[in-house]
Amino acid sequence: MADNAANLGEGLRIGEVSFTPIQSSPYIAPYRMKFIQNDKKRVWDCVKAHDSLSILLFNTSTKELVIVKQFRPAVYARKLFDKLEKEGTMDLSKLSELTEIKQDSLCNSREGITYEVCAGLVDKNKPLEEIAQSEAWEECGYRVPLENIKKFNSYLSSLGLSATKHTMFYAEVTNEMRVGTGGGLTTEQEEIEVLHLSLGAARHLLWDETRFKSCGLCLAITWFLTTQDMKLYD
Ligand SMILES: Nc1ncnc2c1ncn2[C@@H]1O[C@H](COP(=O)(O)OP(=O)(O)O[C@H]2O[C@H](CO)[C@@H](O)[C@H](O)[C@H]2O)[C@@H](O)[C@H]1O
Ligand SMILES: [Mg+2]
Repeated sequence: MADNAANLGEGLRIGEVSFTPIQSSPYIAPYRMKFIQNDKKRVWDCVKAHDSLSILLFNTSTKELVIVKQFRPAVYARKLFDKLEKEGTMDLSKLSELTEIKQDSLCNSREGITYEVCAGLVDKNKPLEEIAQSEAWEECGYRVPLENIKKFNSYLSSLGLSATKHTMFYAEVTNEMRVGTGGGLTTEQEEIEVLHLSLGAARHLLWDETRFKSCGLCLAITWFLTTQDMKLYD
Protein backbone atom coordinates (compact mmCIF):
# COMPACT_ATOMS: atom_id res chain seq x y z
CA MET A 1 0.00 0.00 0.00
CA ALA A 2 1.27 3.46 -0.87
CA ASP A 3 0.83 4.81 2.64
CA ASN A 4 1.96 3.31 5.93
CA ALA A 5 1.02 3.86 9.56
CA ALA A 6 3.90 6.32 9.97
CA ASN A 7 2.67 8.82 7.37
CA LEU A 8 -1.04 8.37 8.09
CA GLY A 9 -2.53 11.87 8.08
CA GLU A 10 0.80 13.59 7.48
CA GLY A 11 0.34 17.31 6.81
CA LEU A 12 -3.20 17.32 8.21
CA ARG A 13 -3.77 19.82 11.00
CA ILE A 14 -6.97 19.85 13.06
CA GLY A 15 -7.39 22.63 15.63
CA GLU A 16 -9.83 24.97 17.40
CA VAL A 17 -12.31 22.12 17.88
CA SER A 18 -15.59 23.00 19.61
CA PHE A 19 -19.09 21.53 19.82
CA THR A 20 -22.52 23.13 19.65
CA PRO A 21 -26.06 21.75 19.76
CA ILE A 22 -27.76 21.44 16.35
CA GLN A 23 -30.75 23.73 15.80
CA SER A 24 -31.48 22.51 12.28
CA SER A 25 -29.45 20.64 9.68
CA PRO A 26 -29.72 19.80 5.97
CA TYR A 27 -28.17 16.42 6.80
CA ILE A 28 -29.90 14.99 9.88
CA ALA A 29 -33.08 15.33 11.96
CA PRO A 30 -33.35 13.55 15.33
CA TYR A 31 -36.84 12.30 16.22
CA ARG A 32 -38.53 10.13 18.84
CA MET A 33 -40.85 7.30 17.77
CA LYS A 34 -43.50 6.12 20.22
CA PHE A 35 -45.32 2.86 19.55
CA ILE A 36 -47.09 -0.12 21.06
CA GLN A 37 -45.31 -3.45 20.63
CA ASN A 38 -47.35 -6.50 21.71
CA ASP A 39 -49.40 -4.37 24.10
CA LYS A 40 -46.34 -2.68 25.62
CA LYS A 41 -45.59 1.00 25.21
CA ARG A 42 -42.17 1.64 23.70
CA VAL A 43 -40.10 4.69 22.78
CA TRP A 44 -37.10 4.85 20.45
CA ASP A 45 -34.84 7.81 19.59
CA CYS A 46 -33.79 7.89 15.94
CA VAL A 47 -32.12 10.10 13.33
CA LYS A 48 -33.53 10.79 9.86
CA ALA A 49 -30.60 10.96 7.45
CA HIS A 50 -29.97 10.75 3.70
CA ASP A 51 -29.48 7.43 1.94
CA SER A 52 -26.05 6.93 0.41
CA LEU A 53 -24.25 4.96 -2.28
CA SER A 54 -20.72 3.85 -3.04
CA ILE A 55 -18.85 2.86 -6.17
CA LEU A 56 -15.93 0.45 -6.03
CA LEU A 57 -13.59 1.08 -8.96
CA PHE A 58 -11.22 -1.53 -10.37
CA ASN A 59 -8.55 -0.22 -12.73
CA THR A 60 -8.03 -3.03 -15.25
CA SER A 61 -4.88 -1.35 -16.67
CA THR A 62 -3.03 -1.58 -13.35
CA LYS A 63 -5.10 -4.35 -11.67
CA GLU A 64 -5.70 -2.06 -8.69
CA LEU A 65 -8.76 -1.19 -6.64
CA VAL A 66 -9.40 2.53 -6.25
CA ILE A 67 -10.54 3.70 -2.82
CA VAL A 68 -10.48 6.97 -0.87
CA LYS A 69 -8.92 8.21 2.35
CA GLN A 70 -10.30 11.25 4.17
CA PHE A 71 -10.75 13.00 7.51
CA ARG A 72 -14.11 12.16 9.16
CA PRO A 73 -15.13 14.54 11.98
CA ALA A 74 -17.27 11.95 13.80
CA VAL A 75 -14.39 9.46 13.83
CA TYR A 76 -12.04 12.11 15.26
CA ALA A 77 -14.68 13.26 17.79
CA ARG A 78 -15.22 9.81 19.23
CA LYS A 79 -11.49 9.45 19.87
CA LEU A 80 -11.42 12.92 21.44
CA PHE A 81 -14.39 12.06 23.70
CA ASP A 82 -12.60 8.89 24.84
CA LYS A 83 -9.50 10.93 25.66
CA LEU A 84 -11.34 13.72 27.52
CA GLU A 85 -13.36 11.17 29.50
CA LYS A 86 -10.15 9.42 30.58
CA GLU A 87 -8.62 12.80 31.57
CA GLY A 88 -11.81 13.44 33.58
CA THR A 89 -12.26 16.78 31.80
CA MET A 90 -15.51 15.94 30.12
CA ASP A 91 -19.05 15.03 30.99
CA LEU A 92 -20.74 13.61 27.89
CA SER A 93 -24.13 14.84 29.09
CA LYS A 94 -22.75 18.40 28.95
CA LEU A 95 -21.27 18.03 25.49
CA SER A 96 -22.83 21.20 24.11
CA GLU A 97 -21.35 23.27 26.98
CA LEU A 98 -17.89 22.16 26.01
CA THR A 99 -17.20 25.09 23.72
CA GLU A 100 -13.46 25.30 24.06
CA ILE A 101 -11.07 22.40 24.19
CA LYS A 102 -7.45 23.07 25.11
CA GLN A 103 -5.14 22.63 22.15
CA ASP A 104 -2.95 20.22 24.11
CA SER A 105 -5.94 17.97 24.81
CA LEU A 106 -6.57 17.44 21.10
CA CYS A 107 -5.85 14.10 19.47
CA ASN A 108 -3.44 13.48 16.64
CA SER A 109 -5.16 14.34 13.34
CA ARG A 110 -4.60 10.79 12.13
CA GLU A 111 -7.27 9.63 14.60
CA GLY A 112 -9.91 10.93 12.18
CA ILE A 113 -8.60 9.38 8.99
CA THR A 114 -10.63 6.65 7.33
CA TYR A 115 -10.44 4.32 4.34
CA GLU A 116 -13.69 4.03 2.38
CA VAL A 117 -15.13 3.20 -0.99
CA CYS A 118 -15.77 6.33 -3.08
CA ALA A 119 -19.21 7.32 -1.80
CA GLY A 120 -21.83 9.99 -1.67
CA LEU A 121 -25.18 10.99 -0.30
CA VAL A 122 -28.35 10.39 -2.29
CA ASP A 123 -29.55 13.95 -1.91
CA LYS A 124 -30.45 14.67 -5.53
CA ASN A 125 -33.44 13.45 -7.50
CA LYS A 126 -31.32 11.61 -10.09
CA PRO A 127 -30.81 7.93 -10.99
CA LEU A 128 -28.40 6.33 -8.52
CA GLU A 129 -26.04 5.33 -11.36
CA GLU A 130 -25.65 9.01 -12.31
CA ILE A 131 -24.87 9.99 -8.71
CA ALA A 132 -22.31 7.16 -8.57
CA GLN A 133 -20.79 8.42 -11.85
CA SER A 134 -20.45 11.96 -10.41
CA GLU A 135 -18.81 10.67 -7.22
CA ALA A 136 -16.27 8.63 -9.22
CA TRP A 137 -15.35 11.83 -11.09
CA GLU A 138 -15.38 14.25 -8.14
CA GLU A 139 -13.60 12.01 -5.63
CA CYS A 140 -11.36 9.81 -7.82
CA GLY A 141 -10.93 11.69 -11.12
CA TYR A 142 -12.28 8.86 -13.32
CA ARG A 143 -14.77 9.54 -16.15
CA VAL A 144 -16.76 6.29 -15.99
CA PRO A 145 -19.26 5.48 -18.77
CA LEU A 146 -22.72 4.80 -17.31
CA GLU A 147 -22.83 1.35 -18.94
CA ASN A 148 -19.79 0.28 -16.84
CA ILE A 149 -21.64 1.00 -13.57
CA LYS A 150 -23.27 -2.11 -12.07
CA LYS A 151 -25.20 -2.39 -8.82
CA PHE A 152 -24.12 -5.44 -6.80
CA ASN A 153 -25.69 -5.03 -3.36
CA SER A 154 -27.58 -2.79 -0.96
CA TYR A 155 -28.18 -2.80 2.79
CA LEU A 156 -29.59 -0.72 5.63
CA SER A 157 -26.95 0.80 7.91
CA SER A 158 -27.02 2.20 11.48
CA LEU A 159 -30.07 0.05 12.18
CA GLY A 160 -30.43 1.25 15.77
CA LEU A 161 -30.38 4.93 14.82
CA SER A 162 -31.25 5.75 11.24
CA ALA A 163 -31.60 2.69 8.96
CA THR A 164 -30.39 4.65 5.94
CA LYS A 165 -30.16 2.65 2.74
CA HIS A 166 -26.73 2.19 1.19
CA THR A 167 -26.51 0.98 -2.41
CA MET A 168 -23.24 -0.50 -3.71
CA PHE A 169 -21.99 -0.13 -7.26
CA TYR A 170 -18.94 -1.48 -9.08
CA ALA A 171 -17.22 -0.26 -12.23
CA GLU A 172 -14.20 -1.35 -14.21
CA VAL A 173 -12.07 1.59 -15.33
CA THR A 174 -8.84 2.07 -17.28
CA ASN A 175 -5.90 4.49 -17.08
CA GLU A 176 -7.39 6.37 -20.07
CA MET A 177 -10.48 7.19 -17.97
CA ARG A 178 -8.36 8.91 -15.28
CA VAL A 179 -8.52 12.41 -16.68
CA GLY A 180 -8.73 14.28 -13.38
CA THR A 181 -7.10 14.14 -9.97
CA GLY A 182 -10.28 13.71 -7.93
CA GLY A 183 -9.97 14.90 -4.35
CA GLY A 184 -13.58 15.95 -3.84
CA LEU A 185 -15.41 19.21 -4.35
CA THR A 186 -13.59 22.31 -3.15
CA THR A 187 -17.03 23.98 -2.83
CA GLU A 188 -17.78 21.38 -0.12
CA GLN A 189 -14.28 21.75 1.39
CA GLU A 190 -13.58 18.11 0.68
CA GLU A 191 -9.95 16.95 0.82
CA ILE A 192 -10.00 13.39 -0.36
CA GLU A 193 -6.93 11.29 -1.12
CA VAL A 194 -7.27 8.67 -3.85
CA LEU A 195 -5.55 5.35 -3.16
CA HIS A 196 -4.78 2.70 -5.76
CA LEU A 197 -4.50 -0.65 -3.97
CA SER A 198 -2.98 -3.86 -5.29
CA LEU A 199 -5.20 -6.84 -4.51
CA GLY A 200 -2.66 -8.02 -1.93
CA ALA A 201 -2.82 -4.63 -0.19
CA ALA A 202 -6.63 -4.70 -0.32
CA ARG A 203 -6.66 -8.17 1.27
CA HIS A 204 -4.31 -6.92 3.99
CA LEU A 205 -6.36 -3.76 4.66
CA LEU A 206 -9.44 -5.89 5.42
CA TRP A 207 -7.86 -7.17 8.64
CA ASP A 208 -5.66 -4.19 9.57
CA GLU A 209 -7.13 -2.84 12.81
CA THR A 210 -4.67 0.08 12.93
CA ARG A 211 -6.71 1.79 10.18
CA PHE A 212 -10.33 2.90 10.43
CA LYS A 213 -12.41 1.47 7.60
CA SER A 214 -16.09 1.53 6.77
CA CYS A 215 -17.91 -1.82 6.89
CA GLY A 216 -18.95 -0.99 3.32
CA LEU A 217 -15.28 -1.03 2.26
CA CYS A 218 -14.74 -4.46 3.85
CA LEU A 219 -17.90 -5.80 2.21
CA ALA A 220 -16.98 -4.37 -1.19
CA ILE A 221 -13.41 -5.76 -1.10
CA THR A 222 -14.68 -9.15 0.08
CA TRP A 223 -17.30 -9.19 -2.70
CA PHE A 224 -14.62 -8.29 -5.26
CA LEU A 225 -12.13 -10.89 -4.06
CA THR A 226 -14.72 -13.66 -3.89
CA THR A 227 -16.66 -12.99 -7.10
CA GLN A 228 -14.72 -10.76 -9.52
CA ASP A 229 -11.06 -11.52 -8.95
CA MET A 230 -11.44 -15.10 -10.25
CA LYS A 231 -13.28 -13.95 -13.39
CA LEU A 232 -10.52 -11.48 -14.25
CA TYR A 233 -7.72 -14.03 -14.00
CA ASP A 234 -9.57 -17.04 -15.45
N1 LIG B 1 -23.24 15.61 8.62
C1 LIG B 1 -22.68 16.55 7.82
N2 LIG B 1 -22.27 17.72 8.32
C2 LIG B 1 -21.72 18.67 7.53
N3 LIG B 1 -21.53 18.52 6.22
C3 LIG B 1 -21.92 17.35 5.66
C4 LIG B 1 -22.51 16.32 6.42
N4 LIG B 1 -22.79 15.29 5.60
C5 LIG B 1 -22.39 15.68 4.38
N5 LIG B 1 -21.87 16.91 4.42
C6 LIG B 1 -21.36 17.70 3.28
O1 LIG B 1 -21.83 17.15 2.09
C7 LIG B 1 -20.75 16.53 1.41
C8 LIG B 1 -21.32 15.18 1.00
O2 LIG B 1 -20.35 14.37 0.56
P1 LIG B 1 -20.72 12.97 -0.07
O3 LIG B 1 -21.98 13.08 -0.87
O4 LIG B 1 -19.48 12.46 -0.69
O5 LIG B 1 -21.11 12.06 1.18
P2 LIG B 1 -20.11 11.34 2.16
O6 LIG B 1 -19.17 10.48 1.37
O7 LIG B 1 -19.48 12.35 3.06
O8 LIG B 1 -20.98 10.41 3.10
C9 LIG B 1 -21.94 9.43 2.68
O9 LIG B 1 -21.47 8.19 2.39
C10 LIG B 1 -20.85 7.48 3.47
C11 LIG B 1 -20.36 6.19 2.95
O10 LIG B 1 -21.40 5.33 2.74
C12 LIG B 1 -21.83 7.25 4.56
O11 LIG B 1 -21.18 6.63 5.67
C13 LIG B 1 -22.31 8.56 5.00
O12 LIG B 1 -23.31 8.39 5.98
C14 LIG B 1 -22.88 9.32 3.85
O13 LIG B 1 -23.13 10.61 4.33
C15 LIG B 1 -19.60 16.46 2.40
O14 LIG B 1 -18.33 16.53 1.83
C16 LIG B 1 -19.86 17.69 3.24
O15 LIG B 1 -19.40 18.84 2.60
MG1 LIG C 1 -18.01 11.05 -0.29
